[in-house]
Amino acid sequence: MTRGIALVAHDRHKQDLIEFAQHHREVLRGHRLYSTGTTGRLLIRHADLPVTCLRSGPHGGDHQLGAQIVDGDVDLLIFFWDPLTAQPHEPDVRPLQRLATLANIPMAYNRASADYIISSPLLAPPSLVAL
Ligand SMILES: O=C(CO)COP(=O)(O)O
Repeated sequence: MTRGIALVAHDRHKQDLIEFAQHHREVLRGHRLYSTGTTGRLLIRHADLPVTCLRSGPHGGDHQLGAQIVDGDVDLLIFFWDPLTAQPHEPDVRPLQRLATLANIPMAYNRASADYIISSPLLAPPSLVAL
């Protein structure tokens, strides 16, 4: 079943997300992918993934993703946020995390969690699921 997956990273963790996306490219390609603007463009260029790019996070992209979660279009949030750097758009980041929690969708805020979740049989492409 195709899912909506949001992929987002703050600047210091964009490289981590690119490496995650490259590693799990085949699984990710089987789903609808959404990203905030800068993250999405990097994933298209460096992981060759068909990502729908929203606005940049500090310019409303986090809110757009939050709305998609509310609408049921996004089923999984992978968000490598940066706990060591103050973000000027912190007031935008919190609602995204809050709405994802409220909607009870899986969330991965670091690489280890993302690796666990993306390995779920629920996300495997049909060709990889044993019949
Ligand atoms: O800041 C972000 C999420 O809060 C990410 O936004 P960008 O992908 O546009 O850098």
